[in-house]
Amino acid sequence: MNVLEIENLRKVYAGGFEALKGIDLTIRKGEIFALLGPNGAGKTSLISIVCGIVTKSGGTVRVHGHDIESDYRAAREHVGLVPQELTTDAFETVWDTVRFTRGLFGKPGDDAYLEDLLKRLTLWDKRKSRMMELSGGMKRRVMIAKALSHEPDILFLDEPTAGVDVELRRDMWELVRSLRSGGTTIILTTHYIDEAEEMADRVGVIRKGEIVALGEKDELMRRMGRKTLKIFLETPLNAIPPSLSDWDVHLDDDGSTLCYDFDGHAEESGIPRLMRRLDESDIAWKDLTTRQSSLEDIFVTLVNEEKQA
Ligand SMILES: Nc1ncnc2c1ncn2[C@@H]1O[C@H](COP(=O)(O)OP(=O)(O)OP(=O)(O)O)[C@@H](O)[C@H]1O
Repeated sequence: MNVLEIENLRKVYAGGFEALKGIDLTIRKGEIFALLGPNGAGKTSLISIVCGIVTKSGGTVRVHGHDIESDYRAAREHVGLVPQELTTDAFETVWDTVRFTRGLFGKPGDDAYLEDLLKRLTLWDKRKSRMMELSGGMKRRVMIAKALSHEPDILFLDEPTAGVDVELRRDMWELVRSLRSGGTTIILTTHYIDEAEEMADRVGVIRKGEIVALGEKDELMRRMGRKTLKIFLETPLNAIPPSLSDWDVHLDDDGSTLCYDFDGHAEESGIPRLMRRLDESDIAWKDLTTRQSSLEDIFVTLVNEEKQA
């Protein structure tokens, strides 16, 4: 089941800048979807439109079938947003902050729900603390509590771990997973590849306002990835011999490893011919490995294509 359907979404900011150029995207119930892209790619614009903070210039967006413009209230009820910046009142308590936010959505008070929410986010003990007394990690959790205060089933996290230390990142990842096991669909934006690799079921790569890659994370890595064959040589080489000039090879580890990058899906990898040529050239080797390229390699390739475009 799709909880979010985006068709041909466009955004042109005042001044004429085209931030989104016809985005098509559907999000399935219960998945963790990572929208990955470099700075300025359009990630925040996209989620801000879905959450009703920025108006679109064209296309349609439906949340659980409700159009975000003609059926705004129904659509908005389903989504919670954790923005990039922390926005809370320093003097207010955790409890009041979260309770007040729920009220903003016109929801009747439900202290039992909020108690459960704060317990899930391990904030219950801090409910009487004022925001300024909390650590950075706790403040972030309060932002999540605010976003979930009106009981949405879709949670948007805009760069959830930007500028956060390693331990806190791990905590955040774990928290997001636990929210998902509780039934919440999660859409997060990130420019950290490892974050997408670690968390996402599906990944969309956005570049200059366009989705340039989309798919199951594992499938995307298989489909787009290249492979590298590493051949560990008996004797290091100073340079690539002319006899190997037909292959895309380079030397690593001070000449002791010969690396061959190839398309893992091509009909012919070129490996058997390369191995024969090594034999004919009297280049002895002791071991070899192949490595599937990571999401990082794919991302770097896509971003480099952008620079060349
Ligand atoms: N209010 C605005 N007016 C004009 N241009 C804007 C406005 N908001 C964003 N932009 C531009 O739209 C583009 C996309 O911005 P957006 O914030 O959506 O990117 P992003 O992928 O979220 O980047 P980041 O990771 O840096 O937050 C950028 O070039 C940005 O400068």
